[in-house]
Amino acid sequence: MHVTHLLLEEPIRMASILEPSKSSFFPAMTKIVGTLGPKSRSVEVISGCLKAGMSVARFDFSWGDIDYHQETLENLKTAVKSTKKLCAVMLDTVGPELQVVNKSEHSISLEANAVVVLTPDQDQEATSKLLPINYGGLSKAVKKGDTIFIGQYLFTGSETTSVWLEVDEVKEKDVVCVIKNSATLAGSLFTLHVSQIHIDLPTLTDKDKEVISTWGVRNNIDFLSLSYTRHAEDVRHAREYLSSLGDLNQTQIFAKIENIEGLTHFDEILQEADGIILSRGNLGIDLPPEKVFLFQKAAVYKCNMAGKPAVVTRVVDSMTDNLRPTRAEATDVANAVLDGSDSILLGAETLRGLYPVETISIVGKICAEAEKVFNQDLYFKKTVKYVGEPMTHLESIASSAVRAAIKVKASVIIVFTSTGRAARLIAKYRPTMPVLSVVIPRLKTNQLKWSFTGAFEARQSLIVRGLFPMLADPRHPAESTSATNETVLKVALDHGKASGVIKSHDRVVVCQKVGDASVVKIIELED
Ligand SMILES: Nc1ncnc2c1ncn2[C@@H]1O[C@H](COP(=O)(O)OP(=O)(O)OP(=O)(O)O)[C@@H](O)[C@H]1O
Ligand SMILES: CC(=O)C(=O)O
Ligand SMILES: [K+]
Ligand SMILES: [Mg+2]
Repeated sequence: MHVTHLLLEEPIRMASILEPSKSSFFPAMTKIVGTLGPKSRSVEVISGCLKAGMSVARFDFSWGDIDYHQETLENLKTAVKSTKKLCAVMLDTVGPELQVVNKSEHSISLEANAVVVLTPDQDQEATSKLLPINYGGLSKAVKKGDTIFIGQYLFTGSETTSVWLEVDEVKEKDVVCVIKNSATLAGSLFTLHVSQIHIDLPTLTDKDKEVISTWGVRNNIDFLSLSYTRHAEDVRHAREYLSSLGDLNQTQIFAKIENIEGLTHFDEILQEADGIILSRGNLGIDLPPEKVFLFQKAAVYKCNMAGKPAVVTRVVDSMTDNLRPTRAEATDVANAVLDGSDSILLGAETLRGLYPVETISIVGKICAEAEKVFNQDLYFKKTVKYVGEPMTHLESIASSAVRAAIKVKASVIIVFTSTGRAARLIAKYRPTMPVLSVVIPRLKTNQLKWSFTGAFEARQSLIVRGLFPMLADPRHPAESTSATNETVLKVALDHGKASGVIKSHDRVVVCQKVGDASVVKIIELED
């Protein structure tokens, strides 16, 4: 049975803070996206990540080739089978990312006050005096006095492996810079960030298209994470491209907001995208530090009201090398949940960190604690008011289901869905209990062969706060007759019981179609 907790706004007894939290089947309602890489690609570690609560695996093509990521993905599939934990796949594009080209991968020492030249001539060797980069347009984009930041991929800004440069002079295609701090660039991938300039490169590059049309198609990717989305047009263009690739017309696009250009066009991007990734790594460098939290609150709120998932990145950088987050990081994770985020995306922590499984587990625990004091009541009222009247039928059913579930203290909401729309709408009202979304497969044809829909829809709910999908047996007819409804409901209830979220005598709210009418019903279980 669902326990009521005090809200943050109510007086909390200090002693209650120390009470240990009951463990539950679901580590948290907030989802965790883990970036898989060198330290997280064995079947064993991936299985640990899944058990700790990772429900989306991110494959970042900023580094590594198709074969490397395929090998990791095969291991993920093995781990999914053996742990029986579902996991969605996210392909992250390179986009207009500026990188230092260091073919020999030697470490490079840079001395404060010395001069270093950035050159687009990629045949040159990287040295402490000359750094080849992958972009020919830098000299046109910068001017004297501009700041350039270089760091190991997914830098924090405080490592001794990252460096600030100041542009001193532009010499034809080269950019001459003064080094502001001593640093040693060690590692295989260095990215470059120039504050607040326009990079004249397409958002979906030719390399990205190649990766999507091969690796993406082969693996039926659930999500495309569109790096450096700057305009709604970028999303439309990516959507057109995906649509030309058969089943990938079902892939959802998550626009990554990583710079001020993306922030400026946020509203129009949100309209086109299926979800948003608040890429705080890059954006945190583009924005003045005192503005970062404001962007987060405003962007997450807009996503919530649109009923589209908001994913927050770069939360526990220090766990890349440590078993415990800093207090600032721990508080930051909780605040992301209180702000309304759906998912937390881990980058360096799982990719090259020493403790990928522990990181997922700790982040999940922090999320779960924050969820308990999330002011659902206030959130619900704000959302209803924002949506206004008249509501669509489905939205009114969805919000009523959430309200009923809270009023009767239901342990779960079970929602039948084919397109996933009904499940997403319920999640939009942020119920305090898990939502089992029972995806009913539908038979479809492309005039060559028949197949079932449903797998994409089920996996795509793995990034939405509170949604836990299960795929119904395709042998059940998709028509919502009362007989099929009853059989499918029984399977869902058994699944809930087996996983421990539903117990005898619990109340359960069910949202389904009976004939043509959508209904919300409350059932009370016996044994
Ligand atoms: N196979 C099903 N059996 C019973 N109820 C269903 C089924 N599929 C969806 N529903 C219910 O129908 C309503 C619409 O849900 P949703 O939009 O997710 O599914 P849909 O059936 O694909 O949509 P549409 O009504 O546009 O065809 C919701 O109340 C949902 O719970
Ligand atoms: C994850 C990422 O790309 C960022 O935070 O910038
Ligand atoms: K990337
Ligand atoms: Mg980034």
